[in-house]
Amino acid sequence: MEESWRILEFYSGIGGMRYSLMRAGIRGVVVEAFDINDKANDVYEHNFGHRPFQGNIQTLTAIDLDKYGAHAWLLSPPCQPYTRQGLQKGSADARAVSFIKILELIPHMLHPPLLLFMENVVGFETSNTHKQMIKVLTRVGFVTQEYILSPLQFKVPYSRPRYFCLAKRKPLSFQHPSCNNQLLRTPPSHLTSSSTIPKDRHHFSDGQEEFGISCEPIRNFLEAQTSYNPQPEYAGVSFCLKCNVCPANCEKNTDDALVNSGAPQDIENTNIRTGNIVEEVEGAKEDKIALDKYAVPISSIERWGNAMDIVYPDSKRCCCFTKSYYRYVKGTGSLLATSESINSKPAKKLEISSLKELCLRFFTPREVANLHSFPADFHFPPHIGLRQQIN
Ligand SMILES: C[S@@+](CC[C@H](N)C(=O)[O-])C[C@H]1O[C@@H](n2cnc3c(N)ncnc32)[C@H](O)[C@@H]1O
Repeated sequence: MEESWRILEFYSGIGGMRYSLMRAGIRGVVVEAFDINDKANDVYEHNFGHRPFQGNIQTLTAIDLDKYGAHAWLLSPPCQPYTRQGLQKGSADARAVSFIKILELIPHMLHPPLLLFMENVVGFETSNTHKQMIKVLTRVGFVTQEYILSPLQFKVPYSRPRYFCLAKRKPLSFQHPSCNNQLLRTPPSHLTSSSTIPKDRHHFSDGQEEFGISCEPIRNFLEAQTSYNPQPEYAGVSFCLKCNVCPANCEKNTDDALVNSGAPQDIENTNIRTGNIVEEVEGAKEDKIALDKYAVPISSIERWGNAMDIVYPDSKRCCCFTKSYYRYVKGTGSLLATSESINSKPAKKLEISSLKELCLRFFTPREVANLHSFPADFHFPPHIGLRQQIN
């Protein structure tokens, strides 16, 4: 029998990288995961039955890592140093230090990894940390292939472009060496040969994802029946009411939006439209009530109306969810129209009174997880609250 890859998962969070590994059908075993955050580790343990090593990755030594005899490393270091909303301090940001430190251990290891897979936000590729990463990897004999890809290119109606770096240590090589040392914006060819992704529809350039890509509708990612029942033929696209086109600038928060959203302080157990505490009920009514809990407050609609990004069950795209989702409505992620009274994107901006009739709600954590392609058997443990789930 062929040997399984032994894998280390750095910055394991709630296990997204491990799920990707499983989805990719890689024969590998995660021999250890590392994360400093106890709540993230609770979620990871709940789903995988193994608690990651809880500590600062920066304190690991080459001797520590050699003990695992790992062939491959998965890394998703903190994104804040490189995000558009952040100060973009890159490697000057303390949160960037552990990543470079861990790469710098490689030449000191007796059993250095053969493969690396790293993920980060768009913006990383122009950072100092990226420069340092490439320098270290080249020095220790790795070849790299880099990508900026979005779920939209894989038929998932979610606009969330991300940077990915694949690295192999020589004498290993990539199947297509012509892509070495390049930043590509199309999926690797073995994925694009799939009949599910039209060849002319997956290109992504200059940060603008192509419209009209053949994504599945958002409705396929919703967890319960909404009262909105779309026509099967309807093929609307989501839109940003702020600029009417862009998915990207909806990710921008303004301080104003954060301060004035009008959302209540705590929606863990509160109907955020009425402010009433939601009672637990059994049976059929449960879904309805559970979804009521996610209703967008009328005060937020009145305050932020056309600045909210509204999507419909048949929309083919929605905006990236940020950790301020559920607290603020502007620039934190898309809101779902669940009313039966409108089933297509209106030609012009809606009046506040019409917006109120859309029965807007937030996406539930399960739906957010679905859009991130987490599997159906992924769950949060009961003590992890709504805000921690979106974090
Ligand atoms: C971008 S998130 C990782 C997301 C992850 N792929 C997932 O699916 O949840 C970064 C993670 O790194 C962890 N982290 C940040 N700095 C760390 C450090 N110095 N040592 C250990 N963990 C760290 C954070 O707690 C966070 O869970």
